[in-house]
Amino acid sequence: MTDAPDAPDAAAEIDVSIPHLDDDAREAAQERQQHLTKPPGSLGRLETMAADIAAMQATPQPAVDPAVVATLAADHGVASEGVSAYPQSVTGAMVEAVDAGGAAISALAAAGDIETLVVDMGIAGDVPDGVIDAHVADGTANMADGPAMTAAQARESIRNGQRVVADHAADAGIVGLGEMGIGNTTASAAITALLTDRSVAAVTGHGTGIDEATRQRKIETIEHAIAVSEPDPDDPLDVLRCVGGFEIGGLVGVTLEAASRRVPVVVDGFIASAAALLAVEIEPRVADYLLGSHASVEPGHAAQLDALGIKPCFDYGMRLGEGTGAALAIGIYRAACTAHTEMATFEEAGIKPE
Ligand SMILES: O=C(O)c1ccc[n+]([C@@H]2O[C@H](COP(=O)([O-])O)[C@@H](O)[C@H]2O)c1
Ligand SMILES: Cc1cc2nc[nH]c2cc1C
Repeated sequence: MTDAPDAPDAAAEIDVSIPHLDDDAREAAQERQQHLTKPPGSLGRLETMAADIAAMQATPQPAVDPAVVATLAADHGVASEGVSAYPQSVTGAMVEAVDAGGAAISALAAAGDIETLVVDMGIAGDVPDGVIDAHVADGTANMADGPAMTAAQARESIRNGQRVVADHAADAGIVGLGEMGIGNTTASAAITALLTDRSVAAVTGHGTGIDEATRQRKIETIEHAIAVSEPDPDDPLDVLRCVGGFEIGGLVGVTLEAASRRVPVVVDGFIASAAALLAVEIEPRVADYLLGSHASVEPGHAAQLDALGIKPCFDYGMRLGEGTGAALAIGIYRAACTAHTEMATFEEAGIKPE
């Protein structure tokens, strides 16, 4: 097979096989819940979460540990269009902060007993030693001038993300999607408009904190980029090639690989959800392994979650990325599994409910 840069092949090129959910494990989990020391259904969504994870993991005793959040970072050529409140150099600087343990995700992961993986998918500049190398190139090309990457790079980014899970999170009980990349809400809005059939304006927000005039320029930049490259909305690899990012492709790979290993995937905010949309386009069964975290401030997030068929656990007005929403949500999923496995049954507690 040749790597024709301008004509990516069908999504079938990505090697992935997703197991069916285990309905027997779900039923066994639901049966156990009927016997736990509580009125049936009284733990609400916590009960659904535990049963869902049981079906994903194919066990009536679901567990999230060891829990991992993977924060994938890359630079974006479109940052030169002035679409972010921050310069491109902040991507690399924040990766150093994550590596040094001083970022928000470092603190929230530590608070939640979660392992963090920091991954270079395409940072332009020096990268500290502790960062996992999955580098595709020194940032994408500016999507306003033409495709953000070649078809070969789109595939490479996905494969590198798959490898991150295979090499560093093969034993994970749950994986959270995190990212860092100045300009990546522009890429994510473009992907979201194409995959959810919404207008660019409807799914383009303020990202790191741009003003309304800059948001209008961001909208025009995305519309121009789509007109220039004409991505095929039915071909996720072509969408990634034309308007994506290397960390977004990497998160597609993380999602596909985790799901193929029956590892539940906790989606984070706007960028992680754009990656999840692409992963589901590549292999629809991936949707079975997705779990919600928070509701991002970004206006396109609701449309993404709707298309993915997942509900957020909470709405705290967050818009940071890094996997911070996923890290908080993992605590909820852990609590759901712990209640499910650790609570006594009525029989064990010597209580006769009837
Ligand atoms: O996760 C979100 O919903 C989210 C919303 C807005 C911004 N971000 C983060 O901010 C950066 C992208 O914002 P921008 O304005 O540079 O496109 C990137 O590093 C993301 O992690 C993340
Ligand atoms: C400081 C900073 C931290 C971030 N973390 C994720 N995206 C970010 C963007 C900025 C600007």
